[in-house]
Amino acid sequence: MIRFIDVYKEYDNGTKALKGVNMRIDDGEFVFLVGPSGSGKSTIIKLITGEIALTQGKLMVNGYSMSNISPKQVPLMRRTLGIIFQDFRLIEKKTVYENLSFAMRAIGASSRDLKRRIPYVLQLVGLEQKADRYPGQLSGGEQQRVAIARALVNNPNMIIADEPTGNLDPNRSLEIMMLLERINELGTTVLVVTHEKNLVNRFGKRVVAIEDGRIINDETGGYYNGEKI
Ligand SMILES: Nc1ncnc2c1ncn2[C@@H]1O[C@H](COP(=O)(O)OP(=O)(O)OP(=O)(O)O)[C@@H](O)[C@H]1O
Repeated sequence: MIRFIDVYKEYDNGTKALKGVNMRIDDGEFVFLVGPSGSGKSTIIKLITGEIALTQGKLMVNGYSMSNISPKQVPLMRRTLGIIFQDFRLIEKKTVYENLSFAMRAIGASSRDLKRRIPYVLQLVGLEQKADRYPGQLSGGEQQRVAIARALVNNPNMIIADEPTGNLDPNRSLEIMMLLERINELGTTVLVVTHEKNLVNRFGKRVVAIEDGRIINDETGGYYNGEKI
């Protein structure tokens, strides 16, 4: 569960990026976070992942209080999150299978765990036939599916996708969003930052809209730049 309670973020140069954000995302939800460039979306994501610290307020991330989390606890908190970026961020010199095994080894998984989990997630994202390919031998949509598999492989509580379809054409974008929807249906909480109005409006999910550091709308089945926002 994610809970922002009156969160303010001011960067070192004085930019007030968040001005009193209140938001709660319960386990099992699917949420789109939308808003214009510079409105504070990445700031929200970076606060959740612990990349930056908040200035004022309270933020709970899957049971961890981000205002007084100890350095030792940060890796444990991060394990509850799977993160996906616009530019995939795969290791080019490793195969699909190796990208996933590397992520699992990093948290101390055994060979037995790898053999059980990796085929399952590859099948979930529809890439079981491409385990031995290198990222450069895959299409953009396939690379993003590898990134999703990697985010899922350690069984996080929540997937955070920051503009996951920004580098993809509309059909591939729809496939990726449908895959995230399926992953959500299997029980993982999903938070998607996106500019893709057509996709957001097509899915009828909860839409949190942010503008100038404040949440201006939050409703299920909300529209992005439609009549409701
Ligand atoms: N490291 C930083 N130092 C100073 N100001 C920053 C920093 N990062 C972001 N900002 C500012 O904070 C505000 C919110 O930025 P943020 O990156 O959260 O927006 P965003 O909604 O993610 O935008 P985009 O859609 O363009 O990625 C902007 O005014 C931005 O210029």
